[in-house]
Amino acid sequence: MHATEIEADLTEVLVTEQQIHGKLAELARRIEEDYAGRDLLLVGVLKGAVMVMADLARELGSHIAMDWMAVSSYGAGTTSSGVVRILKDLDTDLAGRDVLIVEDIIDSGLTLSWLQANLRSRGAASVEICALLRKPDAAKVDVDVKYLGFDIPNRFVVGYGLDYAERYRNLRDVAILAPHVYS
Ligand SMILES: O=P(O)(O)OC[C@H]1O[C@H](OP(=O)(O)OP(=O)(O)O)[C@H](O)[C@@H]1O
Ligand code: HPA
Ligand SMILES: [Mg+2]
Repeated sequence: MHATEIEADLTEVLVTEQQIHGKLAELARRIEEDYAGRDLLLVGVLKGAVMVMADLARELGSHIAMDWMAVSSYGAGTTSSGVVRILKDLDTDLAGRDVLIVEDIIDSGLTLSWLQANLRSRGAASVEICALLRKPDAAKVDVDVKYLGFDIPNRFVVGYGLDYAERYRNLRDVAILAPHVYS
């Protein structure tokens, strides 16, 4: 079984697929209410946010548009370099738009604080953040997250979009990666 091959590299499941889907349904109800009658643009941050975006968007019963940005600050390691690079920019003009950035995780906060400021500078009407996970003990900068899934301990996690060296994104749960895999 492929699942077993991945599971051998994990120490502990932190958030199950079921918990994730339950939480995204809750957040979707709040988002529908908060943005009722508005023209919401979801901006997914490649590649980590692909699973959150796909599941959150399908929970929403209202019209939305989706666009994608690719930024990277981690490379192949387990700590942020602090330097955010745009690898792929949006196709959408943000002037006057209500934007919700969709992310998998707030770790140091460097990616999202940079991204929120960058998108605000493009003349959006609003730029809010939805993130599935946050590590409060890893924060280097404060990020004002409007829709948050779960606070988790300061451990390197994988799954549900989150990778280590591009692997484990396809794991359905969020789990702690066993240190023997990367040390
Ligand atoms: O709060 P921070 O410390 O900035 O970390 C969070 C960011 O790091 C990861 O992306 P990464 O740059 O690894 O790219 P990826 O999404 O393609 O995996 C993650 O998906 C977030 O975007
Ligand atoms: O804990 C993490 N795991 C995978 N990617 C990440 N990017 C920031 N933090 C993490
Ligand atoms: Mg990553």
